[in-house]
Amino acid sequence: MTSLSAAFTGELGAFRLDVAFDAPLDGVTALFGPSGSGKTTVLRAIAGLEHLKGRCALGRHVWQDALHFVPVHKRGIGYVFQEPSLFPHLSVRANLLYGNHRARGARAITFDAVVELLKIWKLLDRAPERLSGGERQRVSLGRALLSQPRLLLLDEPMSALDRGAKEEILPYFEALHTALGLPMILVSHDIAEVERLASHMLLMSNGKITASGPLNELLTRPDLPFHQNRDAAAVLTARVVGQESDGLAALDIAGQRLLVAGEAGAPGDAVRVRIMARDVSLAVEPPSRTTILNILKAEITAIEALRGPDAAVTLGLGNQTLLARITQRSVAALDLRVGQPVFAQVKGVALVTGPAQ
Ligand SMILES: Nc1ncnc2c1ncn2[C@@H]1O[C@H](COP(=O)(O)OP(=O)(O)OP(=O)(O)O)[C@@H](O)[C@H]1O
Repeated sequence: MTSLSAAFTGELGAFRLDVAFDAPLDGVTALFGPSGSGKTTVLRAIAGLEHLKGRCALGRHVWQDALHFVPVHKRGIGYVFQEPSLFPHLSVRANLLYGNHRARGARAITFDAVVELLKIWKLLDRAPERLSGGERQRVSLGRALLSQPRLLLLDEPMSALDRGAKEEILPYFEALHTALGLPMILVSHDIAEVERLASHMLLMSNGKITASGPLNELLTRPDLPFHQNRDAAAVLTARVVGQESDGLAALDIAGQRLLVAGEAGAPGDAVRVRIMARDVSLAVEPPSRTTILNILKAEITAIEALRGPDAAVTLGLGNQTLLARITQRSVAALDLRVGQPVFAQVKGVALVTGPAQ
């Protein structure tokens, strides 16, 4: 598998950046961290908009090393910014065509495919000022796609949108990777957004990358802060078994059955599900006569007492990890210990990346 391999060092005013990373290109990589940690600077350095010391290569394409610095327009990068940047005097169609470069090799992204994917056919003759914020961002994304990028850089593309517009546009971002197989780097400081879109994460703090790895590994790692959050969640991979007649889809996760509302796709498809820690409770014996549909056999791999009455419990499920948020009182009452087999009762589960639309 090719990857984006980069290392940059430099000073911007009083800020010092020093990063080195490899991001796999078979999915969405999130660059996550607090405001001012250097996420945008890394993205700009990847694009060649910022010339820092270091190296950067996308697979066999070397964009920067000690001898070379490929200019931004020759890197084959699509960039979507926080604020949509459309030409105000051009229609949506003309804006889209403006970025429409000739396809590189066989992997063409056609005008029709973009219009269909982003559902913007009704908007084609409008002026950008007559679009909503979410629509404008969809068109910006379409324009970036039509430049036939090798890599798509998304810099907080949803942060300027209100909650409703964000919910409206998220599925388009979710469909992107599945539909086009385009590698993407997403800058975000919204972990829920990262959980829905990313499969890999680079964690940034004070100009440094403090952790990197598959998304769920980082979300559930006991030495990182995510598993302690009130909204902590695990994002696991499952396979579609089939669609049931009552609107539930049956999935297989580590050899066990998981039911989820909605249409998951064709049998055999890999899907991702998000399970919030507070939706998981534990039992030491198989629960009977319960309304909970999903009960998974798991093993406790870590228990951490949190501030307040709760405990964060990490559970092994095959080679995947699930989180549970229970009270310390229950840990004591059931005498829960690391290594113990338990039954995880999953009250809520959501598909996070559906099949291509
Ligand atoms: N050209 C510049 N000159 C001086 N300082 C800069 C310059 N560009 C960025 N910085 C500083 O570098 C730091 C990192 O900025 P950057 O925009 O990369 O962070 P970020 O993680 O993307 O933040 P946010 O989430 O707020 O966008 C900030 O302290 C910023 O003020």
